[in-house]
Amino acid sequence: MSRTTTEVWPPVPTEAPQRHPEAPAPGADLPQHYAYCFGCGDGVEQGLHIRTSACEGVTIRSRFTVTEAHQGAPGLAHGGLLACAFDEALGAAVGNLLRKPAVTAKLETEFVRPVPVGTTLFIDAHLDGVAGRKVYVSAEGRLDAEDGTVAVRARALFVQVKLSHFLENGRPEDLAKIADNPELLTRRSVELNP
Ligand SMILES: CCCCCCCC/C=C\CCCCCCCC(=O)SCCNC(=O)CCNC(=O)[C@H](O)C(C)(C)COP(=O)(O)OP(=O)(O)OC[C@H]1O[C@@H](n2cnc3c(N)ncnc32)[C@H](O)[C@@H]1OP(=O)(O)O
Repeated sequence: MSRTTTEVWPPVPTEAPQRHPEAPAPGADLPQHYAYCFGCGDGVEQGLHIRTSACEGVTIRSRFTVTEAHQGAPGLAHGGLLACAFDEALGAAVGNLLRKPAVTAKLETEFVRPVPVGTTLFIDAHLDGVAGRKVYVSAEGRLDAEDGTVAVRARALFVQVKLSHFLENGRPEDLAKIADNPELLTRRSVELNP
């Protein structure tokens, strides 16, 4: 059986993604987009606490440290949580580099190596192409170093949406909390992953 990465990607003709003029500068740490996001929020105790910084061009780098709360098999990361980490990293690339709201429409993951508890995954996410509202993006996660062994690959289709997508579909009480405390959406990361 062939691996997904051998298929043509992006699957439709695309234009080259253009880094937004106000995208964070290369090297800048990116803000957590929402304090209660399971992927990046510091308001979720057992969340993934992913930290991300901008790179050159249309790439970002995220770091995710696997804790005991993230196990599937004993001592190993749960695949679904690894997929979550990649959803977060891919979404951060789209949101921060294009500066337009977008949601995941499709997410593929390829688990190449087991990821033990205590590992830090270095995830590089790259915008691959844009076709109208559709944004194609892919990522690789390496074990414990920028040039470590590739353990997970992922690729996704994000679809750009209007802000009304969140206002019309979000739970009113959560939207009310943000109205009361807008900082919930833009808290800056102040420390690296534990
Ligand atoms: C001023 C702002 C600045 C912003 C800066 C912010 C920085 C923030 C940084 C970082 C944040 C990001 C971090 C977050 C990470 C986590 C992200 C998530 O987990 S998102 C939650 C999970 N995903 C959902 O809940 C979506 C649920 N699905 C939907 O709502 C709809 O299906 C949606 C919006 C995806 C599409 O619906 P439609 O009605 O708008 O549009 P239609 O026409 O259906 O699709 C548009 C195109 O996409 C294709 N498409 C849609 N789904 C597809 C699929 N599964 N496979 C293939 N193609 C698909 C369609 O065929 C169509 O293509 P054709 O334009 O006709 O060529």
